[in-house]
Parts: sequence; C-alpha cells; structure tokens
Amino acid sequence: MTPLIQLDAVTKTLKGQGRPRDILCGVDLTVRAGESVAVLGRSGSGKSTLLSLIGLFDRPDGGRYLLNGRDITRLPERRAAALRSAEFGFVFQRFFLLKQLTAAQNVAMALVNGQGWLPRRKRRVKVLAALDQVGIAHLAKQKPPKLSGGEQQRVAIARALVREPRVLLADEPTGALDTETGNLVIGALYAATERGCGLILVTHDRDHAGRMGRVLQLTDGVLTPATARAGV
Ligand SMILES: Nc1ncnc2c1ncn2[C@@H]1O[C@H](COP(=O)(O)OP(=O)(O)OP(=O)(O)O)[C@@H](O)[C@H]1O
Repeated sequence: MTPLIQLDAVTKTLKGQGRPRDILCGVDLTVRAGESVAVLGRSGSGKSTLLSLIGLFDRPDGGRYLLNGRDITRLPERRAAALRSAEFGFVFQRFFLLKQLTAAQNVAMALVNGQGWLPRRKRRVKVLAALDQVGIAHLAKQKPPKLSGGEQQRVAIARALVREPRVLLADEPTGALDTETGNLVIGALYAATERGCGLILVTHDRDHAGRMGRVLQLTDGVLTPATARAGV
C-alpha cells in the first residue's frame, strides 16, 4: 500500500535574524493510513517545523516529500493550499474556537470552501457526525465559554475531522489540559486512526506518546525511534 506520507532525507534551514540554523538534517518518515506516530523532542528541536512542512505551510530545502505517492516537495503555494485543506486536519495547543458561535457552528466553519457552503442538511449531518466521533454531539449547541478545556479541544478535533482528512497533525494538543482531560483528547485523536486516518502527534508527554503505534524522537535534526531515557 502506498504510504500517506513519505519523507526522504528532508532538510530545513531557518534563517532568522541571527545566522541560519539547520533544524532538520535528513528526516526520514513513513506514515500509512490508520497509523499513529508520536514525535518527542526537546523544546526547539524542530518538531513544529517538521509538522509545518508535512502540513504544507512550508517547504523543505532538500530531500523529497511524497503524499500518497505524489512528489509534492516543490508544490507552489496555491496548489499547496488546496491540498492542505483537502488532505489535512490540524489540532493545536490553543483551540482557536470562536466564542460567539456554538460548538456545531465552529465545526461547520471548516466546511466553507471556495464554492461557499454545503447545503444546510448535508452540513448538519457532517457536523453532528464529527462531534459524535469525539463524544460530544450532546454539546452541539453550547458555546465555548460554557465548555471545559477538554470539551473545547474535542470541538477543535471535530472541526479538524469534519472534512474527513487523510492525515491529522496534532501539535501539543494536550499542552493546556490536565492529565485526565489530556487522556480523553488523545483517545479522541487515536479513534480517528481506527477509521483510517494517519495521525502525527507532537507531544512532550511520554504517556500520551506511548499510546501511539510508534514513538519517534527528533534529536539533532533527525528522527529516530525513541529510547526510554532520552530527554523531551
Ligand atoms: N521563522 C523562524 N526563523 C528562525 N528560527 C526559527 C523560526 N521558527 C522557529 N525557529 C527556531 O527553530 C527552532 C525549532 O523550532 P520549533 O518551533 O520547530 O521547535 P519545537 O521542537 O516545536 O519546540 P517546542 O517544543 O518548544 O514547541 C527553534 O530554535 C526556534 O527558535
């Protein structure tokens, strides 16, 4: 089966105000449909940089990136944007929900595309299915200020799932949550892999990482299988 994601020897140098820094120095990664991968690594090791390349917010300087077998290493931005919204769902530490909208309306926002809105009934069915997948369909009419942090993050996950992405990219999704709530959120993300989604989870939490199919460590710009002792 063709992998969803295949990175071969990907490199990235960031040029900030100081001298250029090599952040990714030959990253290899293969993720198949239904697979879950955790990425651990010290602060500043380049985990978010890696996710932003995979999610097509940025491009590698070297190496090769195949998505479903198609080489997209040098994709122009307009085509990248279309692919990004068709293939990827994103979950971040901050939930980025609109306070004045209900949970259902927040999820529905992800269904707006270049052609405008889906018909109301189709939209409703998709939104409720996505909220149901993360166990909070009963909260559809609640607005974020009335929801707990874990519930808000599950709304954000539903928003990422509603377009039926092939790959979910989660960057520290439990960073703002307590352990128990974080566990629920990880469960909601993992459930998406049981429906065939690929999942890449960036986390500092080794317990959460351990619930993924594979645990990798980003050290010195290279991804390797995580060892029990390596720092995160
Ligand atoms: N646009 C940029 N220009 C220059 N340097 C950058 C830029 N963005 C990030 N960096 C630097 O690149 C390094 C990697 O950043 P990145 O955010 O990918 O790390 P991270 O592993 O996700 O860190 P954390 O766990 O703290 O979120 C850091 O040292 C950061 O300061």
